[in-house]
Amino acid sequence: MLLSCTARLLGRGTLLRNPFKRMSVRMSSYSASGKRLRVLVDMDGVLADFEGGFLKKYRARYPDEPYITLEDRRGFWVSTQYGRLRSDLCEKAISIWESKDFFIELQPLPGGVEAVKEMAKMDNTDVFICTSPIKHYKHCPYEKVILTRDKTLISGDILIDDKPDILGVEAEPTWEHILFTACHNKHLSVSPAQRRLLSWSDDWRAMLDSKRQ
Ligand SMILES: O=c1ccn([C@@H]2O[C@H](COP(=O)(O)O)[C@@H](O)[C@H]2O)c(=O)[nH]1
Ligand SMILES: [Mg+2]
Repeated sequence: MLLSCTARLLGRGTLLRNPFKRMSVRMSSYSASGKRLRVLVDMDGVLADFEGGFLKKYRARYPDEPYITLEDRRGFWVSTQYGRLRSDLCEKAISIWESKDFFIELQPLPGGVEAVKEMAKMDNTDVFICTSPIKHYKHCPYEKVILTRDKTLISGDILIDDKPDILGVEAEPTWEHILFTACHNKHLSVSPAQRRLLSWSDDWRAMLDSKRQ
């Protein structure tokens, strides 16, 4: 499911040739000097249009039920906001992303695939897609996709993610969280220290450069 989504995002042919693995091996062999930048890129809401894909399928499956427009989305958890609208809608929302083909059919967010491909070609840069699984999933993730319920445990320099609060057992993660703007977080006022990436048209290259030694 997530594997297939990644295949779709990066191009199935490319993924099957294992580009990240080859790239890491090749780059680390010549980069004895200088620190490498490790970029972790979230999938849902950053590379894949989770919110748009959800709404489309929810409305198709439950045409007579109320729904929340993307404009009115608030809070990271879709299921929570639907549950507040009417308690039984929480389960109906969950049924959408637990359905077969939900993830494989998500559309890429504009510019995301191109940005990741460009990052992956940059000198001294390692890029990983870092995503949390839903609780019910069957398919194994691809080796170089980091699938974790706790992103604080993963070491990196930057984590580009749409979730405003990324908490876990590690109180001081190694990465700086760059908040990727999404319908559910764009109204949030975040601390002045927190940097935002407004979209993949925003200057992500400068953000990466700011973390290089
Ligand atoms: O209401 C919701 C909204 C999303 N999810 C799932 O959470 C993860 C989010 O993963 P990230 O790596 O933080 O993007 C994703 O698998 C969604 O399907 C949810 O469970 N409930
Ligand atoms: Mg996300």
